[in-house]
Amino acid sequence: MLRIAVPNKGALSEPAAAMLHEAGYRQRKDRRELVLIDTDNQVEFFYLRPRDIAIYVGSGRLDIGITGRDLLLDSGAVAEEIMQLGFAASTLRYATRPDSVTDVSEFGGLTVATSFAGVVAKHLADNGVDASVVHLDGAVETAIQLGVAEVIADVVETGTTLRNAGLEIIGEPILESEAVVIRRPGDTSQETKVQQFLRRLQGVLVARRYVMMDYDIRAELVDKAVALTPGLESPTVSPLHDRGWVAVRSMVPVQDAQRVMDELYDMGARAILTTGIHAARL
Ligand SMILES: Nc1ncnc2c1ncn2[C@@H]1O[C@H](COP(=O)(O)OP(=O)(O)OP(=O)(O)O)[C@@H](O)[C@H]1O
Ligand SMILES: O=P(O)(O)OC[C@H]1O[C@H](OP(=O)(O)OP(=O)(O)O)[C@H](O)[C@@H]1O
Ligand SMILES: [Mg+2]
Repeated sequence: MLRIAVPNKGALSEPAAAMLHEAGYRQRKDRRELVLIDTDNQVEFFYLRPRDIAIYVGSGRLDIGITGRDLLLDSGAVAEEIMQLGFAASTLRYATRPDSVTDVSEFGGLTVATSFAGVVAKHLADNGVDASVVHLDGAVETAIQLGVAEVIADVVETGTTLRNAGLEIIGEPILESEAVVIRRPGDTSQETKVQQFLRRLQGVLVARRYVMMDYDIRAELVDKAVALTPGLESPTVSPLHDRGWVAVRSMVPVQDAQRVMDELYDMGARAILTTGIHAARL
């Protein structure tokens, strides 16, 4: 049985469960369920606080986990990223009131409030800045208004929360985060099962990012057309009954599909169809 940690709340929880569901795993129906056994797939899911996941995986109690890169780094746990999942993308950034400090180098003697005290303390030290760090659990933006700190370091996605709090981003991102799968370095105890799990998630990413495109084109134009739709490895080209024409089948990134269809049409391709991919193993 593969033991997997899954976020039980917050920004990671729903997209993680959706991805696991798409990968063919059973998921809990009730948010209060703490553990779920998927016997068909020989997997046991533990629904844990996103912040605690790296601790469980790092200590070897669970085989792998889904968490945020920022949470993994902040935990100090001995675990490593083995796959990027693309969702919960955000940056950890410093922010303060307008007309205040404008760069990390000016933070000396100030207090920085954050939920990522480990990462921030290291970042300040790496920059040779002697500032205090105060740890808060959330709603960090309010710390400045209430006089707990002069600067905050918080997760930014759209920047709306900061703007609403009347704060401005300063300096470069402290780190860029997204949801990741983590594992204990050197742990090969469940290698086959872990690789199978990762292939399933990879399949979900492919199914979400690509469509299958089919079209017919005159044989003399096939090289030019295939340059537009190179696929992941090599497109399939089959002869048509009507000689002089071929059928091409290729994977195309979802966001390029409409443009590629227009360009193929202009080139003379016809019967251009795109279909969704439900699942994939590459
Ligand atoms: N608005 C957001 N957009 C994208 N990613 C986000 C956003 N807020 C948080 N995250 C990411 O989601 C992960 C978990 O953060 P989240 O705030 O959901 O957890 P938490 O603070 O531990 O839980 P909670 O806020 O429910 O107490 C982190 O990796 C973080 O970078
Ligand atoms: O840039 P934005 O799109 O506005 O998103 C960023 C906000 O989202 C998260 O808050 P969350 O809802 O997790 O609340 P928390 O501060 O209590 O963790 C994060 O802590 C920011 O406050
Ligand atoms: Mg939060």
